[in-house]
Amino acid sequence: MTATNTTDIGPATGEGDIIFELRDVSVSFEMERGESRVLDSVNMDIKREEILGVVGESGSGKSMFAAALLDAVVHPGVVTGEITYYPRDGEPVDVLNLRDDELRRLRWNEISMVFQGAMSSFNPTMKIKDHFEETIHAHRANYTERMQHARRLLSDLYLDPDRVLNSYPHELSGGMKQRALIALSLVLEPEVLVMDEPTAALDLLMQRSILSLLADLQENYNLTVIFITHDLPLVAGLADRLGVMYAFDFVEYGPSAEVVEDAGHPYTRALLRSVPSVDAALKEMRPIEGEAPDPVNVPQGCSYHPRCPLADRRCVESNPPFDEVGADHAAACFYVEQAQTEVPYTVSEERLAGGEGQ
Ligand SMILES: Nc1ncnc2c1ncn2[C@@H]1O[C@H](COP(=O)(O)OP(=O)(O)OP(=O)(O)O)[C@@H](O)[C@H]1O
Repeated sequence: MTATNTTDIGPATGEGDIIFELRDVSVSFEMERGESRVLDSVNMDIKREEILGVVGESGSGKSMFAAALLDAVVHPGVVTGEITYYPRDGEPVDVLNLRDDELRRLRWNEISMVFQGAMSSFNPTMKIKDHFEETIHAHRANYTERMQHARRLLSDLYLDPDRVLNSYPHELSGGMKQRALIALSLVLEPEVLVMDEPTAALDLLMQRSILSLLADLQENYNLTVIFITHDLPLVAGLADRLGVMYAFDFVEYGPSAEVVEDAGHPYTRALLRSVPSVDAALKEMRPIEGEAPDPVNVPQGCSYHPRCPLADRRCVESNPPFDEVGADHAAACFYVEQAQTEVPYTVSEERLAGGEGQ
């Protein structure tokens, strides 16, 4: 297990308004093979009204991070640490110590989630309208007001409200269903929208158009968006900031364009080099060698050291703290400058443009 990384990740003190504060947040499962720590002492501040992209390879802990935010980790997973949610008005909320009814209220009303594979979560025997009604009733919200809002959201998402509300899920295309689901998740006007791989099942064009609609929604409704994906280039054009996860913790964060242009962690650089892009030569692409760590057996020291071209004895022995790469940009590596000069990758315009204009 890696040593606890106590360096905070987030904006410099006093800058921006924090909506979520995570301190030493871990998730563990007791397995026959031993304790499986699938989120490992995460420290993170999320800014109000930002779009935060959380990226990393499959199995790096992204979904656990999302689930932990709402204390929604599946049984028998245990979440520890401190998660504080700061509503726009009112007292800070200690998320991990809420009663069930308080937690239910927080979900949907304040923080809404669209999970992986959520499109199939529409009940096939219910019209889309019934799903909205069910949610509105379950939260005892004003029916007329909320349905008006639902129609507004559906129009914002370029859907015909009458047609969609009166359809069964199977009567809608994948892209329409996904947009209807986003509208449903926003019907109670939450402050925060957490999306875990929401577009993975859609084709590239549809993914990009949904991302651009999300950007509009964020602006129109002053949302804080946490967008989780393994597809770094996809989210880079949408997100204000990126947080890169490796082995169940963040290893780099910073403004999106800066992370993509000038990544400070060898893992982020490898990740950038491993993804396809339209105008980067195919021969420049390299899969990341080695295997992602097993949560029961995370390497000592820097968890990336077995795969890192720069690793030396120091990296094997101790866990590097965050080192500043730029303003509000840091990487947990002893050798940031060396990584920037010796671990190559090319950044194409396409990557930087991300979802824009596609
Ligand atoms: N119910 C569970 N019990 C035990 N371990 C689990 C459980 N669910 C997930 N894990 C483990 O937690 C680790 C992190 O998984 P997580 O789903 O957060 O990764 P991810 O980065 O979201 O990956 P992906 O992009 O593939 O969804 C993985 O090693 C996974 O095997």
